Amino acid sequence: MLSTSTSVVRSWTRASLFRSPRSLRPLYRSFSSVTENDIAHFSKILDNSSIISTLSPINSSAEDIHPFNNDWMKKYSGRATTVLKPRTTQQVSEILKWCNEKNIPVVPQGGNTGLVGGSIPLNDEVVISLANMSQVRSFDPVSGILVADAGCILQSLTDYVAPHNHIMPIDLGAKGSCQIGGNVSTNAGGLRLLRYGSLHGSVLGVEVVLPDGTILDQLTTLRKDNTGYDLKQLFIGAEGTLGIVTGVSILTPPAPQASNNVILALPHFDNVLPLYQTVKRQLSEILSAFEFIDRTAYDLAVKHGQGRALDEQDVEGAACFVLLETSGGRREHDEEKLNDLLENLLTADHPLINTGVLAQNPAQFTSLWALREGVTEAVSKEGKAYKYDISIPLSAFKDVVDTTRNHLQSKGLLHEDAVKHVIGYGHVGDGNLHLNVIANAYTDEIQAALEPFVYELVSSYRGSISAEHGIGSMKTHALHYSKDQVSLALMKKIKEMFDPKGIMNPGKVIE
Ligand SMILES: O=C(O)CC[C@@H](O)C(=O)O
Ligand SMILES: [Zn+2]
Repeated sequence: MLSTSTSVVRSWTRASLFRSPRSLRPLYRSFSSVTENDIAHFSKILDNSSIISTLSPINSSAEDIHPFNNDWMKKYSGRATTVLKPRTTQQVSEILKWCNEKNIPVVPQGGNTGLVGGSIPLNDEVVISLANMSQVRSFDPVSGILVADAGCILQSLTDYVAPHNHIMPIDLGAKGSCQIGGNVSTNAGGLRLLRYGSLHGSVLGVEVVLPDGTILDQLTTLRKDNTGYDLKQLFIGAEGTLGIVTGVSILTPPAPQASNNVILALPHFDNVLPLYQTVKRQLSEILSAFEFIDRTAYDLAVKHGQGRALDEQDVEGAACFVLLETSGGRREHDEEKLNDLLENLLTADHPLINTGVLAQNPAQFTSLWALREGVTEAVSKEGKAYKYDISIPLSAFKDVVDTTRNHLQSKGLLHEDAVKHVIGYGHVGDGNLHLNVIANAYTDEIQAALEPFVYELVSSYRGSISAEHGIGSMKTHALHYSKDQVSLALMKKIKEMFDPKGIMNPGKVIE
């Protein structure tokens, strides 16, 4: 057993963890930084190719560690010296056991595609990357139940189940990099939620390593299991603050036999809601997505090469667009319904839409989706994004975007050198708006103008400050806008019970 006397014990005051002044509480935890002694121990658990560390004897370069300390938006950055990439659940268990004993905080990391800083260290925590755990454990083509390691990339799982005529119940723009364990840990929403519901419904089981190294095996493949507390639900959306999800059992739906999509151009935002009602009524069971992008979001997607631009006459006079998708069992049936809908919409006395562009082939289908899915990438090419991922009543979508824009204008911040655009897009069918404020640079002035302003606005609608992206380090200080004191106190008790030393992803989700 190695002596702990060489551990560098450092106090992490709350001030070092949280940027918000409200968090400056006298509480603190003592955490240890990783030392060469710890590396020597990790070398007994993992082969050296699974350890990246700037410490001796590994001596990785700053370049090697950089991708684990930074997010893709270049908004969050950490100072981790060490990244561990276990291959088995047992190895995760041994690592956590050691870290817990030595008070070394850890940050679980999947594909690092998050938007709220949840997978980036705040200080020099050890990063535990799940990337080397990427095996499918089993798939039952009859039930459609897939059991996979947490580090499996979402797209590779989609490809795995496709020949069996199944699809994953979740689809995200980040599917090429995000991992199923990260999807589950952040309770990611995405583009299929309208049809298949949230991961709280489709995840059947999880395998989790608890902070002290105990392996919690809840990896069942049962559709029905009504045996008391449903513990797995606690880890769905816990963002690695209660343990590390190492395996996931998930129900994959049968692949639709026919999918179609269409982009509708609307003259006013006010038409979106009546349109949604009409579409639901006419398409009923075959409606699988109803996504919204405002005009500026569309223009940015086109400007930055996401999908193919619509023809000029289809865009003229459009205030916003709706992308709707159908998925069903018989192509002729679905196409007939969709064509009837379009005809009714275009020939109505007071048409809700200007035009509709229907994909005619798979390439066009993909291109229409790219216009919507590509907004996030377009935004990141356009500037630095302040992202608010909120649930509010559908009727308030436009109001929230306009009010935020007007507020920034009144602060003198709406110009090319500060905030360039305020845009809204998102999942109308789920009541989830993505309010993105695109600036030239991240500045304290813009930050102060936006927060708590946006959170208060959301709260005034009794909305949620995080519909699907999670809390991460971005919104810990704002959790009270969406959770009452009783709920917060219970969450803290749960955290304390699972992770009494607070080593699991400190500074994320709850303070
Ligand atoms: O970048 C965003 O704000 C949203 C990302 C994602 O949730 C989406 O719906 O495209
Ligand atoms: Zn989204």
